[in-house]
Amino acid sequence: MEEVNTYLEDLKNTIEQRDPNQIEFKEAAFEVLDNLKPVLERHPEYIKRNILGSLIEPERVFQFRIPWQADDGSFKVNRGFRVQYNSTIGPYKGGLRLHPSVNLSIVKFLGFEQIFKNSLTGLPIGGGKGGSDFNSKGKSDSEIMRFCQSFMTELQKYIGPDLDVPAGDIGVGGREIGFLYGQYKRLNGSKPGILTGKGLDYGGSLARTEATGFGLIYYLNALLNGQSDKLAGKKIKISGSGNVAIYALQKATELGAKVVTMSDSDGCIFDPNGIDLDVIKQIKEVERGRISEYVKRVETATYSLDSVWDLDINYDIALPCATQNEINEKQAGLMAVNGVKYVAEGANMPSTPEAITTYKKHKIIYAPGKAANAGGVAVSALEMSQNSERLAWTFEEVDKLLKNIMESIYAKSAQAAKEYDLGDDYQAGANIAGFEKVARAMYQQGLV
Ligand SMILES: NC(=O)C1=CN([C@@H]2O[C@H](COP(=O)(O)OP(=O)(O)OC[C@H]3O[C@@H](n4cnc5c(N)ncnc54)[C@H](OP(=O)(O)O)[C@@H]3O)[C@@H](O)[C@H]2O)C=CC1
Ligand SMILES: O=C(O)CCC(=O)C(=O)O
Repeated sequence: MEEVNTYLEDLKNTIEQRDPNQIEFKEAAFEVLDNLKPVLERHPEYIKRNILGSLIEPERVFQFRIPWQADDGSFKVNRGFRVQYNSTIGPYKGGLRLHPSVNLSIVKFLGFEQIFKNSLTGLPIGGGKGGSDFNSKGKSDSEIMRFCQSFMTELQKYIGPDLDVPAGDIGVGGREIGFLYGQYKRLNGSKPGILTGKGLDYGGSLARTEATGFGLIYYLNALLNGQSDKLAGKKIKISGSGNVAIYALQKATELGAKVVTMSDSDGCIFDPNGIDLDVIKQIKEVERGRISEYVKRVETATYSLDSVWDLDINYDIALPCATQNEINEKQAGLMAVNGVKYVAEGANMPSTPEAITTYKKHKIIYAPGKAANAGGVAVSALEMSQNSERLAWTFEEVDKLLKNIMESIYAKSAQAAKEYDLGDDYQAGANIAGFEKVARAMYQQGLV
């Protein structure tokens, strides 16, 4: 017991000394370290072999410059990253994020979380992540293309179908993946397995676009069943209005729930009748417009500049689907007052540590992103399988596998929580279940 505490404190001190300013990475790493205490008590061999010392340090980090030219002829330079975090159970796998906030801390936190998420899917994929501080807002398609071409000109040196397979994340959807793939192909020839989230005409998988949002709702459904509860009739708040949020809205609505909010980085909408999926898809996917447009088209809706999490209305389920640390302690407290019973994260690490403590204090059941949003990467791994066998599976086949994977992630997290006597702590359950597979594999592979 004392040995475990000392080991964990030493690891935290190492992180503090090496990366004192990496706020997001420290948040992600400390959460996992705290949750793994009971596992280390049962497995002193992991301490002896210093498995966690290896796990917290990325295997490899690339940082590079991305020069590109704007439409007005000016020359721009952005910063690019790829963190190859852990390849113990398979090639590095994880998205690319384009957002002005991207820095090494954010890419490392995302890559670290990806190790456990990818392990939970049960598929042979390791953890990685990348991105750039490029701001897509207001850029023309030609500017996006030139940026993506320059990004891939450097990134292609480090990736490969059996080495590292990037995909989308914030700011990277079908358009960007197309430009990235096109540039990869010009430099290296056709190799569909190099990226996932590709268009259906050149090696993409059906259901990848829907996968993270649908998967979130499949996980939520399994969680509710486990509580002898059901989704039909529930009132839901969603934040964000991007890929994850839109397909969570679609599946939740199909299963009889009512989603009453969505947002973007400018503000949020509240529609007591339930958000209209077709209107949202038209604004966000076709026009690439702002969420405020919605109230011009739907009479019952209102728009405000607040965060979704500050709207004081009664509801049952919170699905944060925008970005990290979007819910603070006060907003989590408001959830308790508003009668929320469940929080399931579509985004990566959207709840601050204080918010999570508040959920637990008020017995709000909490499903962490690394379990609840694993559907996207799971279908990415299925896209890799289809590329390898030169086949394209039907939507129904992929969707069925996705549902099974999400139900198994819930079951594994619940089983780990039960095994370690942690009640409904699905956060610790997910961290433990994700870790155990990677730790066993690292142990078997010797000094890593
Ligand atoms: N796409 C995927 O397959 C997966 C994504 N995720 C996670 O889900 C989350 C959303 O990703 P995704 O839907 O793909 O991204 P998108 O770029 O499609 O959408 C992001 C949405 O979140 C909003 N948003 C982003 N950053 C901020 C911010 N700093 N403050 C307020 N709103 C913000 C955006 O608003 P605006 O347009 O104004 O910027 C937009 O509505 C991220 O945490 C991502 O890591 C997790 C697993 C897989
Ligand atoms: O599909 C993928 O490879 C990655 C998805 C992703 O970035 C994530 O799970 O956060």
